[in-house]
Amino acid sequence: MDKNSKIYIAGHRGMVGSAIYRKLQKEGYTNIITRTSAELDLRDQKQVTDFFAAEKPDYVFLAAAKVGGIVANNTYRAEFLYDNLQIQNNIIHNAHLNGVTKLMFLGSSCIYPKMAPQPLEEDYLLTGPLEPTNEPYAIAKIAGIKMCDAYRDQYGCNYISVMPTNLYGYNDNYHPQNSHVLPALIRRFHEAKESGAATVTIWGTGSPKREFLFADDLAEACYYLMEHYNEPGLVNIGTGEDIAIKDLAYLVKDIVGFEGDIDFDTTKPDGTPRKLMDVGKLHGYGWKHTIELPEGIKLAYEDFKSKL
Ligand SMILES: NC(=O)C1=CN([C@@H]2O[C@H](COP(=O)(O)OP(=O)(O)OC[C@H]3O[C@@H](n4cnc5c(N)ncnc54)[C@H](OP(=O)(O)O)[C@@H]3O)[C@@H](O)[C@H]2O)C=CC1
Ligand SMILES: C[C@H]1O[C@H](OP(=O)(O)OP(=O)(O)OC[C@H]2O[C@@H](n3cnc4c(=O)[nH]c(N)nc43)[C@H](O)[C@@H]2O)[C@@H](O)[C@@H](O)C1=O
Repeated sequence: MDKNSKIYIAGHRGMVGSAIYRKLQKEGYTNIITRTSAELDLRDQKQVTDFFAAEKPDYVFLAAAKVGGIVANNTYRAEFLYDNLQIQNNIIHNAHLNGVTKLMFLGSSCIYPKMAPQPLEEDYLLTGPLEPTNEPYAIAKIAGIKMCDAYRDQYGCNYISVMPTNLYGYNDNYHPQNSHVLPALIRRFHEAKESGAATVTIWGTGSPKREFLFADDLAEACYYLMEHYNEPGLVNIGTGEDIAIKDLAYLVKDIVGFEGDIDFDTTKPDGTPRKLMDVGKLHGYGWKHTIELPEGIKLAYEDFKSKL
């Protein structure tokens, strides 16, 4: 990418899109284009067709999506499938029609089979059944990977797919029901500390393991791969380290400074037992994360408090 290349960040107000925006600004890119969902509904084929024909971006980061935690995925199953297919179909197809030089599609670690061997290697895709709570979202993301590859095969488009692990960071979604686990725990422990509550309740058994990457690290990886990676298929982005949800809860409790007890609501789903990324391919390309989990949680907690 040249410093004056026209770069469209789809989803620039989201946690990931805003981190990519900050990274590009820091690197000196001057021609970044953005639209909010109110200005451009990416599910709408005509709006997206008109936008690409008018703007003709050189590069696209596709970080717009319907996103949420385990309960949101399981509750809004129709929207997680429909919105995500519409958004990515419209963007990828119109990128092709308008000669976009390179596009990055963001998937998720939930594309891998529920019981896949650990750590998750890229070639485990489509080797077994998916986790039911997020199957609609995962099916959309798998379609996105295949769409990038199909446009590469048939038309020679340089569209790449990256699969981030679970993310957290600045501009995260702190909705009590619909968010992912880390922002949910930050909020719940903070509110319990403020109110003097005796107990905080964690969803599920606490035994599932998850891997967490700070969104600014993800943005660094996306930028690095946009510059250096030009292959079909997918590349995992993660830290290569995971933690049990129970241990994560104790870590957040300590960072927030809540002094009460923790209990577990086992009526809530656990989801996939474990999804640890194999990051050998990413490291082989020369990129490694820098922000470790305790430091990242402290940064996210400060961001959360600054927006109260
Ligand atoms: N968060 C996570 O843990 C993970 C996220 N990912 C992937 O990273 C990407 C970004 O996720 P994240 O930043 O967390 O999500 P956010 O929910 O923070 O942001 C999503 C963005 O998408 C935009 N968007 C949603 N629907 C539409 C629409 N119909 N039209 C236009 N824009 C729309 C929103 O725009 P607006 O603000 O203008 O409404 C929003 O800024 C997604 O592809 C997600 O699947 C992958 C792995 C883990
Ligand atoms: C990124 C990823 O995000 C989603 O999958 P997930 O990894 O299961 O994400 P999660 O963050 O919501 O939960 C992680 C674990 O944590 C437990 N948990 C405890 N207490 C809370 C809690 O309070 N909130 C939430 N959300 N989870 C909690 C929860 O029960 C689960 O065992 C996908 O749908 C899919 O969209 C996707 O790609």
